[in-house]
Amino acid sequence: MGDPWLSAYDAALRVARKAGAVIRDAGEKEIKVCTKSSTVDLVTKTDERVEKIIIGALREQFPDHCFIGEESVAKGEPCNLTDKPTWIIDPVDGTTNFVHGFPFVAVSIAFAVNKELEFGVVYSCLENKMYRGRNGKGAFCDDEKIEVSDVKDIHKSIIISEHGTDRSCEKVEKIFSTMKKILCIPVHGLRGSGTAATNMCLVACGAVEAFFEIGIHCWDIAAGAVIVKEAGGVLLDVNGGPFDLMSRRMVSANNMVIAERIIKEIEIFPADRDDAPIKKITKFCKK
Ligand SMILES: O=P(O)(O)OC(CO)CO
Ligand SMILES: [Mg+2]
Repeated sequence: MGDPWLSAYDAALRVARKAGAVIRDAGEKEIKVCTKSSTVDLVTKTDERVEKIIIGALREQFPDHCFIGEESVAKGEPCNLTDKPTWIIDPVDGTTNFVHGFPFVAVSIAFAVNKELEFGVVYSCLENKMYRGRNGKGAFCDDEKIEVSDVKDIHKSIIISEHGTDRSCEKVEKIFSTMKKILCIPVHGLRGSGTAATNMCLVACGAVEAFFEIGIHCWDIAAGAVIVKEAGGVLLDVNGGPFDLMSRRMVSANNMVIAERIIKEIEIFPADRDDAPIKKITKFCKK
């Protein structure tokens, strides 16, 4: 059998570029901001519009496929990964960056069959960089093949983590305690681009050694997971077990040595799974 998902992959690249152009254009206008799960979990009309554009285009071409999209799930649609061909979409990864004009915003589109990720596309639309990876076929940024860094000494690493949108003090304390322990190893530096999808691409192209986070969602990391793996990297749970896309916990790293060293320092806190029973999120918009 030829290449069963090539047309889907081509469609993902096309629609990611189109979505990125819409985001760039919208960023030049006044942005109306609403909030979702917390007062720092931002959403704009652009997030919703871009998701409609992406899902609309893909559904027209692939009417039998399933879709998990950040904004559709926020409106109460299910977030269950089944064996059916399923698209996992974050229309604007880095909405806070988008709102503030901080220059890292990505369109993230992944595709899974039988619960296995087949490909991932991350379009860092303000930088105009197209990251992509296909199962067994390598990872690329634009036309260049990318590979993770070969650093094994944690003291020579840069590590990324983020703060998330749940600001309960207990969680923030654990996040900062983990960051402090990692800084004090010491590592060369801690960074964060404000988009999980871009952070994973930074691991994939060797700019940093690892990115970990608790509280991210499947749409933030699904495409990046394929890209990291195809660039030679590893994906694990924050407890060192196997990576679980729906668990909202992830360590992505250039190799097991770095991943396991980081895992030693991570203070784990609970996060509801993405496939837990549906909780409709109430959107708040200032009048
Ligand atoms: O901007 P978004 O899609 O909410 O995603 C954030 C994670 O919460 C950055 O990855
Ligand atoms: Mg996101």
